[in-house]
Amino acid sequence: MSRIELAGVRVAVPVDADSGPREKVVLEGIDAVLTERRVAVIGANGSGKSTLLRLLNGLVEPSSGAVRVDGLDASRETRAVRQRVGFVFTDPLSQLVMPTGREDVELSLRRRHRDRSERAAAAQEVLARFGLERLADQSVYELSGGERQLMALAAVLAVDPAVLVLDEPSTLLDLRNRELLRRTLATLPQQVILSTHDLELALDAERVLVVEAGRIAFDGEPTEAIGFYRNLCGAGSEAL
Ligand SMILES: Nc1ncnc2c1ncn2[C@@H]1O[C@H](COP(=O)(O)OP(=O)(O)OP(=O)(O)O)[C@@H](O)[C@H]1O
Repeated sequence: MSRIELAGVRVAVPVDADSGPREKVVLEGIDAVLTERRVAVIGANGSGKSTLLRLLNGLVEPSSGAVRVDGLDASRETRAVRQRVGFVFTDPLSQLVMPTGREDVELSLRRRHRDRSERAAAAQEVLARFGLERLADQSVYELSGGERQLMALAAVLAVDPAVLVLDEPSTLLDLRNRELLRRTLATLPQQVILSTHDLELALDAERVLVVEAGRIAFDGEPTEAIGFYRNLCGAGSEAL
């Protein structure tokens, strides 16, 4: 597994304000070393989960502190870090830039396979692995939200990153596709770090971070983390 280290991380963003503070603190005091195979990040809307994940491949830079992936600085050695860390966005249309899923998977593979026919064969193999061949030549705009999300996941996995970061991957999925996603994640050899409001998905993790108001409020075993989060939300700790 990779060693992902967040050391003294603070993220503050400028805000337009004539009076009052000119920056908003999104994350503060983030210290964690992630080496587990499955890590989930849970927390309320706006608590800072997406920002935390975006730090991991340099999509967001810390205002202070550092993020390192296997010793590589995510802000300064972004290219090398992005080769290790694949990122799947919540909204697949932020990611799928080509007209069809097949072209998108081929685009992901352009560095790995310079030869066109080799690239096409590799793309076909990836699409088949995810049961997406049937949808591969349709416009991405004609796919359902869930189908698009699976296509975006396939396009990222095509290049076999060591670490897969997923920002709320099950949001658009129906029950069947959510189960397909859970099974897919369970069998992937990659280290997986995901944010989710789906507490069942969080239960599959080995370690769960609960983010509250920009800080890691709890870090530990899934059942305890979910109990902590439920108490935080005032929901008690009844069954899921
Ligand atoms: N670039 C930015 N400029 C201004 N505010 C930002 C920026 N990035 C994040 N924020 C704010 O920081 C807070 C945390 O955002 P983030 O998207 O990380 O939350 P989240 O926990 O992923 O939320 P959700 O569960 O709703 O997706 C929010 O209040 C958000 O509006």
